[in-house]
Amino acid sequence: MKIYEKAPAKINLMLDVLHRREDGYHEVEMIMTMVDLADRLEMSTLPRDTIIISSQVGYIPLDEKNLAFQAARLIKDRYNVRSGVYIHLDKNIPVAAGLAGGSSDAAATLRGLNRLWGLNIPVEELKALGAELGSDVPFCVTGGTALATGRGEILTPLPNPPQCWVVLAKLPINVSTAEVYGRLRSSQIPNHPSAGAMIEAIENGSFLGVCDRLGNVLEDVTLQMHPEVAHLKESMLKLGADGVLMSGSGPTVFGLVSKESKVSRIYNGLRGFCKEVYAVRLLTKG
Ligand SMILES: C[C@](O)(CO)[C@H](O)COP(=O)(O)OP(=O)(O)OC[C@H]1O[C@@H](n2ccc(N)nc2=O)[C@H](O)[C@@H]1O
Ligand SMILES: Nc1ncnc2c1ncn2[C@@H]1O[C@H](COP(=O)(O)OP(=O)(O)OP(=O)(O)O)[C@@H](O)[C@H]1O
Repeated sequence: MKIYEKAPAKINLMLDVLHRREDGYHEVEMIMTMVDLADRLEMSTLPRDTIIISSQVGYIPLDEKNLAFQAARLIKDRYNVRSGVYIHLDKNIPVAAGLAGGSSDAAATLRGLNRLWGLNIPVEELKALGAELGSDVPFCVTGGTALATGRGEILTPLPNPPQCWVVLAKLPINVSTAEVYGRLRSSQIPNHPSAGAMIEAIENGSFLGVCDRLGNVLEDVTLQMHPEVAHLKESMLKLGADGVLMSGSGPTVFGLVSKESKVSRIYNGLRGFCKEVYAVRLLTKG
């Protein structure tokens, strides 16, 4: 039997950092939502007690460093599953981009193996397992739109934001999430974006309200290291995006666009100097 799971990318509509914690993580307040740009996973049982990962791309690890591998090992260990699994990752989400590609693959693996092996693990338990793998994994288990607090693992579901186009652009630079958090001086953040105001805009179905309230305190850190990301943001705004923000720790920048007629102009304008550009829709739930 083969099981298929879709692993969508996330964007952060707002990301605030409150303070650095004793355990080295940062206390955050984030609003996350999914976009229709996804990896696809195919999973099947192997008779031998082994985990094998393959992918059509050559630039991700396929061993225990892969988050899908770690998710499979965690579920096998915790639920005493003797059989093995073969997982093929059809990667479409750019890697190390701030789009939680690896985290979403891990979450899809947890969901998929729960089905493949008939384990009946409740969703709250899947999220708790996800938290052992990474801060973004619990959100990726359920997807939708949510307020994430704690280190990102405490989730409060929110309604779908107003539907729109999302243009994503990633420059060919690598950003380490740990380094960005490490460079942040949480006591010196000049302007904290408001989760409450963003939630209000989402609940009122106000697209322009959402655009006005976009904010990410990690942006300044990444932009200081990579000024070309600021240039990318400016270009997206000049080309006509209604709201523009860096996702997560970057370097991907996304633009929210309400009018379909503007999307191709923005897409083509960005493609002039940036190879990785995607025009997708928000992935609404329900
Ligand atoms: C930037 C975001 O992607 C926004 O959604 C997340 O906050 C990071 O999520 P993630 O990549 O799943 O993060 P993890 O794999 O848990 O942690 C990577 C590293 O980021 C830092 N980290 C992460 C989350 C958090 N709340 N505080 C942190 O300081 C820690 O140094 C950690 O070692
Ligand atoms: N399944 C996977 N897909 C992509 N990268 C993976 C995977 N498993 C492990 N990695 C490794 O994880 C690192 C981060 O990749 P990923 O695409 O998850 O970053 P990200 O989008 O910035 O994540 P986040 O937004 O959660 O911080 C890469 O350097 C890659 O080598």
